[in-house]
Amino acid sequence: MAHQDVADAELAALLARAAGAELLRVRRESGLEGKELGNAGDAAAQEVLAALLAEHRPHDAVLSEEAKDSAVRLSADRVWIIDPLDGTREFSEGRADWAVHVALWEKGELTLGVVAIPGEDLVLSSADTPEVPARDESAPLRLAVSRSRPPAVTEPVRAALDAELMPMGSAGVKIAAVARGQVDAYVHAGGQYEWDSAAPVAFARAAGLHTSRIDGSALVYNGSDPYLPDLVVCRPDLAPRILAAISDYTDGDL
Ligand SMILES: Nc1ncnc2c1ncn2[C@@H]1O[C@H](COP(=O)(O)O)[C@@H](OP(=O)(O)O)[C@H]1O
Ligand SMILES: [Mg+2]
Repeated sequence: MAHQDVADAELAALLARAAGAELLRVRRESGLEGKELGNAGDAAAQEVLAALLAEHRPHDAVLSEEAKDSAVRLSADRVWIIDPLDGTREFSEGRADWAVHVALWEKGELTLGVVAIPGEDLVLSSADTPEVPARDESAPLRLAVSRSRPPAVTEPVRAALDAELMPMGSAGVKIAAVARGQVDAYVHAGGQYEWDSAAPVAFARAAGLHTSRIDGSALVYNGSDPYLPDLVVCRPDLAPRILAAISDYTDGDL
């Protein structure tokens, strides 16, 4: 069967769903625990995604957390940026806050992003974004933050917004939480890679959210070094306050 007739958005959702199902199966059936379970999940999800991409899009380049990088992607027009298991720690702890990320970058821009949250039986796509729910103005603002390694910049942003902290695993789950109206912002600094944010950022942008580096500059993908250490994703009206709080904290020294 020729597969080029499967549209990119349909394919990305199929990939994320398939990897998610495989991850749930590994967790149910492998008998592994802890780090071994996380490693088995990373490998199994990578295998599913790599096989489906090779079958359906053999001419596209791929940047994955779980595969050796290749300079081929730097001259390619189309690059799939994937994180087979974002939130490996939470996956291995039996929690639901982990995700599968599938993004497509074309000629300089993210054009598609799918985030599956298999523990909630959820697949979110930039090709089909529901409206961000309205905020309850009487409730405090909520700031999503890493459960395991919250960056130092969290506290000044929390203070500036007088926000509640909402610790959770996975960059994808945190960014999706902003789009789902579960939190109002996610701020991260100090280390991350393109695959941690590409798919959820594409989804967040399609939902009309603010996405940027913590100095307010654009998040750029398919760079020669995939290190992309910080980001802000928030309701657009909050962006000026959040970026000002970060700038005060860093004293413009990033
Ligand atoms: N300081 C750091 N350096 C490198 N990667 C980081 C990082 N902080 C968070 N990450 C990555 O960002 C993702 C979300 O982290 P967290 O849940 O702590 O917010 C995780 O991806 P993986 O699970 O794909 O490795 C984690 O490894
Ligand atoms: Mg990740």
